[in-house]
Amino acid sequence: MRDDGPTTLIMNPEHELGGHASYGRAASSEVDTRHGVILYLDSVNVVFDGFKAINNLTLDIGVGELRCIIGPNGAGKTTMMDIITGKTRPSSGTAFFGQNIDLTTLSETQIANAGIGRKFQRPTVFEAHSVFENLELAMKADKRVWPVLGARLRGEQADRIGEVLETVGLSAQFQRTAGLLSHGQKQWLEIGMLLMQEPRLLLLDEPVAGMTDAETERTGELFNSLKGKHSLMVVEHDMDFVAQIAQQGKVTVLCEGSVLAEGTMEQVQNDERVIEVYLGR
Ligand SMILES: Nc1ncnc2c1ncn2[C@@H]1O[C@H](COP(=O)(O)OP(=O)(O)OP(=O)(O)O)[C@@H](O)[C@H]1O
Repeated sequence: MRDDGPTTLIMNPEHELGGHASYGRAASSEVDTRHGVILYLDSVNVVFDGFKAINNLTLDIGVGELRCIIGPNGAGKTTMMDIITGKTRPSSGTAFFGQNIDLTTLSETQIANAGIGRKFQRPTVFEAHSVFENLELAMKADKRVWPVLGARLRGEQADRIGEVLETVGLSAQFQRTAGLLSHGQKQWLEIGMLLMQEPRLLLLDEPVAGMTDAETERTGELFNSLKGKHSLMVVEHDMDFVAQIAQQGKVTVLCEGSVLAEGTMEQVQNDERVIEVYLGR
């Protein structure tokens, strides 16, 4: 199957997206968020061998929002991310990126190219390469980047790597071999690799699992700095971390494949149904 998706390179180095140089992003693939929503899931169902893993799930995420998703094991959190990234197809229902991109019709690569980045729980960096090289490789893997376009763009690319190193707090480690980084640093590097591709929406699955307390707190600061510039969906079981990043934003509680509750952290923590199925007394 062809994989050239909705993305068509346009030869215009001045083309801008979200205020940053976009390295030739295709106008035709741009997600339309004029209604202020980056992701719409509507009445989504996923059935595995007769078992309803996702049950009439309806959810939307605003542009620049950081949405935390919590819920018991088996609630359907990973399956929901699989639908958004095209790994799993819904049995029914719709999944839209902005108003115009129907995710259910695209391949995983096309969805990544459209601007959805996903971070799985375990870090997957190129261990034998330096931190800088990992970011460079992530940029080269991005089909939207022109492969060879002369010194000006290479300069822009180096600047972009510098910016991302700063954002993820790894500037001092840029020459370090990735395999020698701590677990938390590897996670930040992988987030940096996703950021190189300028995602509009980032999906993060249990990002602080296995981190030290200090690394967890630093990750919270990182996520707080990313909201607004990107939209983020964070699945996490660590409630202190969720409180740190949710602040006054929305937390969605999934249970048995549906939204059980949605509201601020305080609201969901005091919701009897959420206490019953997940948080406990
Ligand atoms: N490929 C599959 N085939 C059959 N059942 C599946 C498949 N993938 C997931 N499931 C089932 O769907 C339900 C939802 O699983 P999912 O992994 O999405 O939950 P989760 O909320 O991410 O759980 P956790 O917090 O443990 O990661 C579970 O009951 C799981 O066993």
